[in-house]
Amino acid sequence: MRVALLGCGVVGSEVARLIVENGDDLAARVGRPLELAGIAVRRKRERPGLPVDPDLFTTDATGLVSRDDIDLVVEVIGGIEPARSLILAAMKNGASVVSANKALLAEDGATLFAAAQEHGVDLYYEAAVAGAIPILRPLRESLVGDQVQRVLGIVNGTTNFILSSMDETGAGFAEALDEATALGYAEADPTADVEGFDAAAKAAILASLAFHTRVPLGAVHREGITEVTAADVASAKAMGHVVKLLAIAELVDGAVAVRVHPAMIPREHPLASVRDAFNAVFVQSAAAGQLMFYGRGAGGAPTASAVLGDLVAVARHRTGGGLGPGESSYADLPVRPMGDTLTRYHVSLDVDDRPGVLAAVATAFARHGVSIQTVRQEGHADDAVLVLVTHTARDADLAATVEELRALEIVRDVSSVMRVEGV
Ligand SMILES: NC(=O)C1=CN([C@@H]2O[C@H](COP(=O)(O)OP(=O)(O)OC[C@H]3O[C@@H](n4cnc5c(N)ncnc54)[C@H](OP(=O)(O)O)[C@@H]3O)[C@@H](O)[C@H]2O)C=CC1
Ligand SMILES: N[C@@H](CC=O)C(=O)O
Repeated sequence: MRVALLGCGVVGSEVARLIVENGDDLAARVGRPLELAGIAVRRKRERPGLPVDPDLFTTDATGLVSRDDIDLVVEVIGGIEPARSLILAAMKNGASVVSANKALLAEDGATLFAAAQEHGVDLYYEAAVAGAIPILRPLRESLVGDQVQRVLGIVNGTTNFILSSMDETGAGFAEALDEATALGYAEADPTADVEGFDAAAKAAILASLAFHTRVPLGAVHREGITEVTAADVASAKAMGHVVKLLAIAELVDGAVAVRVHPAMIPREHPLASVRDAFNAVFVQSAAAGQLMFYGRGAGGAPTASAVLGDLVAVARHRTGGGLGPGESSYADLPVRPMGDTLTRYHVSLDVDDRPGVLAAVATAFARHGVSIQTVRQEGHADDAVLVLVTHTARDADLAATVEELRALEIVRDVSSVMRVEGV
C-alpha cells in the first residue's frame, strides 16, 4: 500500500515517523505493509532526526499525486491552495485521501466530497477537528442512529493555551502566543487561531456532521480572543469564572445555530479545567444523553495519531474492498440568526462617579428588555467601573443596549462585553 505524504512540517513529520517506526504493527493491522512512496514539501532541506530516506522528498507535489503507483494520499500542507487541487488530482488518480485541513474542509468540503464519490475513493479527516480526540468518527458512525441536539466545546489548542496561561500565570497575550507557536500548536498564520477562524472551521465541520446538513463557514458567528484583556480574565476570576473560547453548535426550533466566541464559564464547569492545548467536546443527543470527549487538541504527535487512524481505516478499505461512509447532508436546515441567541452577559463600563449614573445605566438595559442580575462597582477618584451581569437575554437586545450605553454622556467607555455560559 503506497502512501504519498503532502507536507512534512509539525504534523507531517510525525506522520512519517509513525509510518516508519510502527511499520510492522501497521502492516499487521492493515493486512499489507504501508510504504512511504514520496513526501512533497515546499523546500528540500535537511530534516535531522527524521527516520526517512532523504530521496523520498520532492518539491513536485503535483507529480507525486499523479504517479500511478500511489494508493493513499495524506494531505498535511494546510490552507486552500494548492491543497485542494492536489487532493482533487489524487482522487481523480484513484487514491483515497486523509487530510487534517479544517480550513479547506470547512470552505469547500462539498467539492471534495463530490469528487470522492465520483471517483469511488475515501476522504477521511478526523485530525481536522480537535487534534488527537476521536470526535468525527463518533459523530459520523457511532451516533448516526441518534439525534444530536448540541455540540459544545473547546476546539482550538492555541487559544486555550493562551487563555490558560493568562489565567494561571498572568502571562501576557503575545508571550503566550509565541510559546504556543514554538510548541507547534498555532497555524502557519496564527491569526487563524486568535481571531477564531480555526475554531469556526471546526465548528462548521462538527455541525455539518452532527446535524446532517451543510453548514457553510459563513453561517458560523465568529469572535476571537484578541479583545480579551487581563482585566477580563481578572474580572472572571473575581466571579469564580474562567474565560474560554467556546464553539457551540445547536439545533433550535429546527434551525442550526453555530457560534464561536470567548465566554466566561464557572470554575466548577467541566470545561473550566481543560487547560493548555487540550480540547474537550460535549455532545448532547436524544437517546445517548451527554457524552464528553477530551484530549490533546494540537501538536505534531497527537494530530499524527488521528491521521494514522484514518490512514489505517482507508488502507483497510483498499485491502478488504468497500468504502467508509461518505457525506450525509440530506437535511437542508435553515440557519438561526445570531441575534436570536439567548445567553447571559458580563458588561464592564467606565462611568462618571456621580448621582444618577446607576439609574441611567439600568434604564438603558430595561429599555431593551435586558434584565440585570448583579451589579458591582469598583470606585476610583472621579470615575468608576461598573460590572454588570445580566439574566438570559437575546443577543440582538444586548447589542442594542450596548449601543445605547456608548451614547450616554456618563459612560466614558464600554470596556468589555462578554457572554457568560454554562450556568
Ligand atoms: N499543528 C497542529 O497542531 C495541527 C495542525 N493541523 C492541520 O494540519 C495541517 C498541517 O499543519 P502543520 O503541520 O502544523 O503545518 P506546517 O506549516 O508545520 O507544515 C506544512 C508543511 O507543508 C509543506 N508545504 C507548504 N506549502 C507546500 C506546497 N506548496 N507544496 C508542498 N508542500 C508544501 C511545508 O513544506 P516545508 O517543510 O518545505 O516548509 C511543510 O512541510 C494544516 O491543515 C493544519 O491546520 C490539524 C490539527 C493540529
Ligand atoms: N492551530 C490549531 C491546531 C489544531 O487544530 C489549534 O491550535 O487548535
